[in-house]
Amino acid sequence: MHTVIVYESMYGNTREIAEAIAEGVHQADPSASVDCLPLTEAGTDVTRTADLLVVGGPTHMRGMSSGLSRRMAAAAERRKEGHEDAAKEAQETAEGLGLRSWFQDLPRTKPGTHAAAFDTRAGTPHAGGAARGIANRLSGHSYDLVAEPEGFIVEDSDGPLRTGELDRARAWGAHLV
Ligand SMILES: Cc1cc2nc3c(=O)[nH]c(=O)nc-3n(C[C@H](O)[C@H](O)[C@H](O)COP(=O)(O)O)c2cc1C
Repeated sequence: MHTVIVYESMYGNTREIAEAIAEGVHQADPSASVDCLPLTEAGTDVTRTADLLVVGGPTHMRGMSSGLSRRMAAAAERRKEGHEDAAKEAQETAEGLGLRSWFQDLPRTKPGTHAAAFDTRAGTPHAGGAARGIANRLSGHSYDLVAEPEGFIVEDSDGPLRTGELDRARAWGAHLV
């Protein structure tokens, strides 16, 4: 059983959730191999050997990020004092590919490959989520969704995650396998 987790993250919160999901998968199936990769390092060929593909990203403007929203996120970080390192990381992510482009390059999968989608989000009423759009794209590439799209809550745009969300992500990961 090989699991590949691919995530996009401007400020590190989605990365933390992705890593917790990886831990959950590993706890549920210690013999499983798990790769947890940022989008910037995950060519779409990493998915070819996956029995389970998990994809996640931050919610921007009620859905998946765009080039514009990533530039806005990087600019917001630059305006904060003492956030120079985080601003540099956000700028690099903003200049790279987003999930929308990554999905355009993703080949259709072989029948029976499992998948799941998640996002991080503010969690306020009507704030939307990216996970539904990610799930739709996975289905469009012939993946079999094994869970409802899931959102994990941040306290503020650049975090931190709400208390308990890492435990919830571990449990969610464990139930995917
Ligand atoms: C430009 C921008 C737009 C955002 N729009 C939304 C939104 O519509 N709904 C929401 O719940 N959160 C929104 N957020 C908050 C993000 O979801 C939050 O920054 C993200 O979960 C943090 O994940 P990351 O640290 O992995 O980037 C937005 C953040 C940015 C920077």
